[in-house]
Amino acid sequence: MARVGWKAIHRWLGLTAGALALVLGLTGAILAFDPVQQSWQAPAAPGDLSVATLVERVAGTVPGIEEIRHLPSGAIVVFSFSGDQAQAHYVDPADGRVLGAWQPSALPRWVKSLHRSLLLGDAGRWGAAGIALAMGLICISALVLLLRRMGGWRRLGARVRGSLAQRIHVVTGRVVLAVLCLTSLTALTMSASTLGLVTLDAGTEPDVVSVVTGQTALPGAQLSALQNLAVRDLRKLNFPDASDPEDIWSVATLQGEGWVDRYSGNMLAWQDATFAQRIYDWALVLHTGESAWPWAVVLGLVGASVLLFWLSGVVIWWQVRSQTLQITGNSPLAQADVLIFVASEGGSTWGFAQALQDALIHSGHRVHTGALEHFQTAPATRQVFVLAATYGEGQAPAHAKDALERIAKLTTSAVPVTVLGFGDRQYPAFCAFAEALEQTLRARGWPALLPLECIHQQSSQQFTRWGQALAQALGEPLVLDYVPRVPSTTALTLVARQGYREHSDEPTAILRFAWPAQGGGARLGHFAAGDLVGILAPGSAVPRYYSLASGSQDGFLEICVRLLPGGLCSTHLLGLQPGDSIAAFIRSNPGFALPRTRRPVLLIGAGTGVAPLAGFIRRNDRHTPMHLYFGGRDPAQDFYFGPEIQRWLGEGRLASVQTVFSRIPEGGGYVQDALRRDAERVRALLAQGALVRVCGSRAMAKGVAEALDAILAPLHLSVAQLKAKERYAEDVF
Ligand SMILES: Cc1cc2nc3c(=O)[nH]c(=O)nc-3n(C[C@H](O)[C@H](O)[C@H](O)COP(=O)(O)O)c2cc1C
Repeated sequence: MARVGWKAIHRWLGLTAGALALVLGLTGAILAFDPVQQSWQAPAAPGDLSVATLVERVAGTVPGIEEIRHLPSGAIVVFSFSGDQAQAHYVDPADGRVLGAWQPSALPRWVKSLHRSLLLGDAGRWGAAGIALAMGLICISALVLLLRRMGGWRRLGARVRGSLAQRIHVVTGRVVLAVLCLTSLTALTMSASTLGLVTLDAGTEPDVVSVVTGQTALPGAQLSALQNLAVRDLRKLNFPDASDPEDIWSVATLQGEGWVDRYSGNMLAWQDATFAQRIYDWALVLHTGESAWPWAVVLGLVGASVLLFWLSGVVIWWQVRSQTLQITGNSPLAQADVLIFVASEGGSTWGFAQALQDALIHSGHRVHTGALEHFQTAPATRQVFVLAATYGEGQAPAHAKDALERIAKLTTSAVPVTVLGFGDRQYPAFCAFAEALEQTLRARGWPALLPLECIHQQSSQQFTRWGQALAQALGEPLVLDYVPRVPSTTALTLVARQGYREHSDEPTAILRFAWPAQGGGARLGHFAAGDLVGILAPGSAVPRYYSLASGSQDGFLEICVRLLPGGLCSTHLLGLQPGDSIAAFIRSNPGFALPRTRRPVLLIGAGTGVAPLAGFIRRNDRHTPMHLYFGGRDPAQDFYFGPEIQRWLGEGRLASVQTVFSRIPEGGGYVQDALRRDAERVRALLAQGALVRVCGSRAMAKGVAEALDAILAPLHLSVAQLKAKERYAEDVF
């Protein structure tokens, strides 16, 4: 199974059989109306009522009764003959009163036929059974993939990340997967009987007749066999034919079938329900919800959810497909001097591999790129690169899950293998799979051209810097040109600009852009403080990302930009004057967003990193206790949002602020120093369940994590644990 892959099973069965399962799901949802409607139409009989009493009551109100049926909904239906006219009526079990005509279903027959046999008769029944089997496999593979994606049973309830389609697919899956599995299983059970693979009854009926003794036949109410039988167990009761003296009463119950003498009232014969019949009965109830309308409602909703599954599944498949580049310029593995192996779930790492391959080919190499599970070297191989993304709780992408084990078993060669990790620092196990690869390769004695480097959030800048180190190590003029796929952009106009340190070598500004008019706002979509705005400088295809200090609710888009010497985008942004515009798009940053909370919030930021934190405070209309630690260099130069912070304190949006400035005497040092000084207070906040958001440089985030680890130690907690509980998130640059 590992070779074929659960993912491939899920994907291909989902796309093909899933489309047909959609028909069964939707017709199933329609059929679920029946039990609901039936339960409205007639009252359920009290379970402890004896069948004899029921017979007595209905015999008084309905002439010519042939059969009494106790429906799964609990209602009683009486079949009778009036003249030569067959009739069926609901009756009230309390007094035998006729309530109205009975109809087996209010729905057109073809809906049931479509559900059971796709309108194709016997062949269709096999088809429907095949779809149920495929659905079962889809459900099992879904469970395996869900566990893999979430990182095990314990994390099954954790927040789902990924694109909107992925979130819909996974969240709906978590809710309805168990019911869908059950529905497929019960469908298969029922198909086994309809297709004749299993027989339900005991075979032949006993050949029994009433023994004519000259006595008059007993009325049903006096038959001891019926007096001892409760309606709760009854399925149906057939009356003897008045014109045939030898005819008998026959009764079907949940436990079996019996035949009763019409003169003595004795049970002439009894057959227990077979095991297969009992299983079938359970399957029927669970599959149709016939005897419990609330369950029918659940089944109906789950049936309809198949549509959501299938559509989101198709979108995910399409997204991955369009992201997974067909590698161009690939040489055969045996002839290539450079091999690139890729481990990717979402497909973006293949784009980086293509950029590396293009640069190496440009530099005169023959390059082969393939999936990591095919890792190997050939006599011609001179360099190997492994580009690996991390998923779940630090795991490999699905296709490469056995790759590590495989690599550990290979014979080591002298060819250098360099690992480049792709991950996201918001996950506790940042680039853990790439680290595991690096460790295994080094432990096995493979040399490396460069030490492990981990790319955060698919940063093309970081990739380019790694390319420069690679060029140096190879001694070749290599230029990595990774162009990410960029969504369509919207023009945003600058409306206000507040400059800081204008005459230093690192001028900074808070830039406020107007909410775009005429539909641009809709195209930009909803965003919140902490999300990212991608900005394309004129002439560049590579966006730069800035954390947003405002949300769409604020009606403007605000960022804080520091000049990066030689930086194309920051130079462009700092040169803007009110009225100028930029090309921008939004990239959500769900791991960093602040959920609505009543818990205290600890906001820690340094330099321009205060921007998203300012956005959180600005929106804090509910006065959640937010405590800000801000670190700058000099209050006269870089206390960004200083006046606003004072105002927010006054308005109660901010509960407290501690500032430190590293470049003035008695300034207090760095934020981590302030945290250490306030250890008692910070520990108390964390003990109360505070959420933590850290934004600033990588070095600052590291220093803060170390300080907090020491503060948390007496609580037997760590930053890693808070990250795993989604209480701690970093936005670093
Ligand atoms: C569901 C999910 C789980 C992830 N888990 C991790 C993780 O545990 N550690 C990590 O560093 N990155 C994690 N990431 C981030 C990805 O590794 C990162 O976005 C990578 O660049 C994706 O590359 P790909 O598109 O080639 O799969 C996760 C991403 C998603 C969508």
